[in-house]
Amino acid sequence: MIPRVLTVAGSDSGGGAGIQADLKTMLALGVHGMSVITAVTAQNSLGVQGAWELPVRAVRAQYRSVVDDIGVQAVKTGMLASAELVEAVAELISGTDAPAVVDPVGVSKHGDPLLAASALDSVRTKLLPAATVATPNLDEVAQLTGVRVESEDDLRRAAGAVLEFGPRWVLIKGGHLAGDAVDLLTDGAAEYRLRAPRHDNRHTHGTGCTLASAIASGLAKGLSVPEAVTEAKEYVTGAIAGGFALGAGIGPVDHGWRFRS
Ligand SMILES: Nc1ncnc2c1ncn2[C@@H]1O[C@H](COP(=O)(O)OP(=O)(O)O)[C@@H](O)[C@H]1O
Ligand SMILES: Cc1ncc(COP(=O)(O)O)c(N)n1
Repeated sequence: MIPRVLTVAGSDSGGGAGIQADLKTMLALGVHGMSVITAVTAQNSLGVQGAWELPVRAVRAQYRSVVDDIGVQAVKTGMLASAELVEAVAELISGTDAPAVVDPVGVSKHGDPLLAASALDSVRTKLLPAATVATPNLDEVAQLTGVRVESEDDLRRAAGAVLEFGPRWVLIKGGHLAGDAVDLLTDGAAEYRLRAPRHDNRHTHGTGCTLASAIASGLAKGLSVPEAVTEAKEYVTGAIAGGFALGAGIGPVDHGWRFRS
């Protein structure tokens, strides 16, 4: 049977990030994508013009509909907006027998908040402990742990600080540093540095969502965490290389790059 992957995230009306990026990634990687929508954003290449959360009961109902009938081989979480939603989703994924990739989305590429400041503590104490792999970017690492990463040498310290909250693995994304795009994956024992050439392309809307969904897709296919992250890094690097202009601001990565000749 085709592996089934569930994203629990916000909708990006512009189609580059959020639920839309997740489902496109899942299609490109050959799994069946399903969605629990936590919030609806009015969003485009220029920023986020509005955001509306769904009631906790609507999120729970979507989750139960999918998991109880169809079943999931992996779950990915993205924008969760509020402390109430973070806590409900943490409880739901903790009770599901499938690996969970937690992308602790804090702000959009334009600096618009996608998570209430009052939800940070619930991310630390409820959501991160439920993660098989957590995938913070450098801003999220700073917000969650206080560790500021200024060079590749700081990645290990940042990873250690996130692991203290209890995820099995952490992938610190060094995409916002200068030079090669280097990410560090560790469970506190094994350590992998994933390095890719930096593409000088401003059209990077959706990178984090795409990477986390690609990891979840690999896990659903039965890959180990290091294998799934290695394959996901290759997919997101190709998608960033193919990122294209759309609207007047930051365009999306190309989820379909492997389909183009
Ligand atoms: N310009 C770039 N060229 C190549 N890889 C990049 C570039 N920018 C980000 N990445 C990679 O994209 C992935 C997502 O990272 P990042 O953009 O930091 O996440 P987020 O979208 O959460 O801010 C990481 O693997 C990172 O190393
Ligand atoms: C609904 C939604 N979710 C997540 C992001 C973050 O996007 P990115 O993948 O660029 O970090 C976003 N801009 N909108």
